[in-house]
Amino acid sequence: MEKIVIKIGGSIAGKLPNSFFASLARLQKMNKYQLIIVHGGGPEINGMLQKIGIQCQFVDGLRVTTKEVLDIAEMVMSGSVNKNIVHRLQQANLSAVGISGVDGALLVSEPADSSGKLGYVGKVKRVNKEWLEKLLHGGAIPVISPIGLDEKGEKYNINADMAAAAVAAAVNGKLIFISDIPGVMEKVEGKTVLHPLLNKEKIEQLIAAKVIHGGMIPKVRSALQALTDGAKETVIVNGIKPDDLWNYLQGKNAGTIITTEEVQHV
Ligand SMILES: Nc1ncnc2c1ncn2[C@@H]1O[C@H](COP(=O)(O)OP(=O)(O)O)[C@@H](O)[C@H]1O
Ligand SMILES: CC(=O)N[C@@H](CCC(=O)OP(=O)(O)O)C(=O)O
Repeated sequence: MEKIVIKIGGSIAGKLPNSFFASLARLQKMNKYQLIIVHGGGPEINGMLQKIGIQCQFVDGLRVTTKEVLDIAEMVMSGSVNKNIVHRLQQANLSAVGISGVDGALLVSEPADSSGKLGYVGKVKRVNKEWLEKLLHGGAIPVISPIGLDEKGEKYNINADMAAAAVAAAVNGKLIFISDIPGVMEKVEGKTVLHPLLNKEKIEQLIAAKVIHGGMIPKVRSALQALTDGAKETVIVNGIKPDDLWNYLQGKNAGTIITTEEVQHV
């Protein structure tokens, strides 16, 4: 069966319509795909930090993570965000199990940056694929919160796009980013247009021109990394329009496809 890693952004997690979960149920019923969900929770972490009066900064879309911020990130993502997604899946008659990268040492991690500037921000070194396979074999949809663990037992806050990319690469699956926008957009002559297909060269050009900024930077870079490391395809689609996900899997135009191939950009 083909594995599909669906990354649900925190931007959209609480706003997904029932029809989105119904389309996942439809996919599951086809007996063709094994679904794996990796989620974020950036806005939800921001909300909690604000509530308790902790300020934090971002560098290139990554949250500078002190020990205190790490505790909140874990509490929010492995707690309410994870369980809310599991709950929505269960309500759509899907069997789902919420875990984080800590459970079963699923996401073996290391510091994302050796300078220490980012604090407890990690990147995935290895995915415990065998353990993931066992969950899938049992018929459950794993719902993964992006907190990782290193070999010494230290926990890390991992950008959810990077975590999803590592999982998709490890299982050689398709990687679908569900976000709150139709894909990568650009304003051209006063009109906002969607880029249906982007390669590395064009992505770097759009980042340099600041057309791609903020949380979109780790998303597009993770998409490229996933392809280099073994993922089959990557696309960014809108979660508010569940047809996008369905159409994409039916081979129709939807969202922004990221490729490592040569493409002719207009
Ligand atoms: N060129 C772009 N096209 C679309 N969205 C962009 C672009 N550049 C930056 N963004 C921002 O990226 C956001 C999606 O990334 P992020 O906030 O990390 O979402 P998620 O929580 O879904 O991962 C959009 O809501 C938008 O504000
Ligand atoms: C290191 C780092 O930046 N971690 C992210 C993890 C959550 C995330 O990536 O959530 P979204 O998918 O909603 O953006 C953070 O703390 O916000």
